[in-house]
Amino acid sequence: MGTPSEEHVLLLTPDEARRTADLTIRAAELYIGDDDPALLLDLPRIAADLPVRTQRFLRTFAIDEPTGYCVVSGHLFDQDRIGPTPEHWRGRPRPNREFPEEVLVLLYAALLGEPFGWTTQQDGRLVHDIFPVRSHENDQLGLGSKELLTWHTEDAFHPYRGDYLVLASLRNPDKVATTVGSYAGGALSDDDVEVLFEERFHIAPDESHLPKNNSACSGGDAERFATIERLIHERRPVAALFGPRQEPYLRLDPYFMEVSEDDPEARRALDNLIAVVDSGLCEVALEQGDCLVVNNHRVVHGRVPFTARYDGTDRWLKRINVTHDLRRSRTMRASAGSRLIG
Ligand SMILES: O=C(O)CCC(=O)C(=O)O
Ligand SMILES: [Fe+2]
Repeated sequence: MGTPSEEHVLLLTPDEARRTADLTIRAAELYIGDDDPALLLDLPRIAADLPVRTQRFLRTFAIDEPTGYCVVSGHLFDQDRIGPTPEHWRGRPRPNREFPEEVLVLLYAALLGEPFGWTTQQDGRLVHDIFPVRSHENDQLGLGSKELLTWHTEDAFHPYRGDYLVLASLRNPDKVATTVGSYAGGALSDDDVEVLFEERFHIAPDESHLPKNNSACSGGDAERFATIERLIHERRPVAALFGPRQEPYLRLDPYFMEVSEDDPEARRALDNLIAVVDSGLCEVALEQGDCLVVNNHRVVHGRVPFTARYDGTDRWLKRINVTHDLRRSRTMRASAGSRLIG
């Protein structure tokens, strides 16, 4: 890990780590994959068998917001079992060899809220793979590597973006850092804050939601991406800050944000906010078995550039989105029980 302070980190004791690993391996034997409805139904019941310290740490993180991110460190698993880092997320078997680690992120998600996914991301998979993919080397995507992945609120463009993001590190041999940034109230003028609370900012969908980054299009796909298309065309302005004035929540993705040319005041306020976040950006290099949990309103995150290996030993993370309230997105999900938005 990089340099997060103690209140951000829960280091599992050897006993807690062993119990957690046993629990995930046993659960993985009972279900057929990360999107097995029976597994999703049972998550809270299984999570009740996680160590009490883990349960309290993550529940406190979610409810009291003591910090904008935290790390549960020390998950144990067999590198030989999970095998080499794959070349692509597409066409992977279900369940896969690292299903216990997918169960782990789902259990942590269940302590924070409800896991969900996007029909428009990684072909609607619930737990995402994050590793370098050669054809995306230069892209602003989790699958990129050569370019800095500019810090962002996850899915900032979307009204139903997640409340949390869980990133579990399966391996990270070169200690490639995830970046985390925040805005502590008081660093900006009252005038800037006022402007940033107003709906004067456009945020375009990031490329992971576009058809070109999902599997080949078929007839039904037009519908799958229609909502994203609509959000692009409507270009409805949104606020960059919201919630409590003294400690505002963030909705930011500078790479995909635009301010209209005749609104220099909004441009200046946004630039000032970006500079403040930049100045406090910290690096968290996740080690194997570290699980980073991001409060998607309190902090932004990104990733430093790195040189991919493409030899099966590359950095490999598992990612899941979590919401406090599935019902809010009901009109964009096929059924009440569906976990996929879009
Ligand atoms: O690779 C990372 O550390 C973070 C990538 C990212 O932004 C994401 O997965 O949402
Ligand atoms: Fe992200």
